[in-house]
Amino acid sequence: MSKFIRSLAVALSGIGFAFRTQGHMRFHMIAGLVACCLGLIVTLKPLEWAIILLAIAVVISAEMINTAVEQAVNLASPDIHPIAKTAKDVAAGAVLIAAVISAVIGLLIIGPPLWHLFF
Ligand SMILES: Nc1ncnc2c1ncn2[C@@H]1O[C@H](COP(=O)(O)OP(=O)(O)OP(=O)(O)O)[C@@H](O)[C@H]1O
Repeated sequence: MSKFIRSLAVALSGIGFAFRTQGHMRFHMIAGLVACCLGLIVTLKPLEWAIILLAIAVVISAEMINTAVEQAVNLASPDIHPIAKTAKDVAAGAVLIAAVISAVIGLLIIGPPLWHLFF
């Protein structure tokens, strides 16, 4: 197997792990799919698509980095430790910021045309 195929395979396996084990990851993916469906309904412009897709990618990437931090912390500190708590809380905070800002971006871009479509 070439190095590129091997790298692709391990990356896909990481995505699969996060999808199988993390409820939040599945939630973010479904939210991203809903945003894409709404984007198709209101026929977003190319720049609007770019911003929506970037927001989806940022949230999913943040959730995956959070998962990696959780796994690494569980390995390094299976017992309760204040630094382990800080590491997990900070990683979770990163996901929260990305998700809230992305939701606002989605509302700003998709909200008005969706409103005009139905009202
Ligand atoms: N080893 C630890 N020492 C101290 N506090 C911890 C430790 N492990 C987890 N915690 C605390 O529990 C919280 C939840 O940790 P946990 O590993 O269960 O993640 P989680 O909530 O299951 O995340 P997700 O739902 O995204 O998988 C952490 O944010 C942290 O505050």
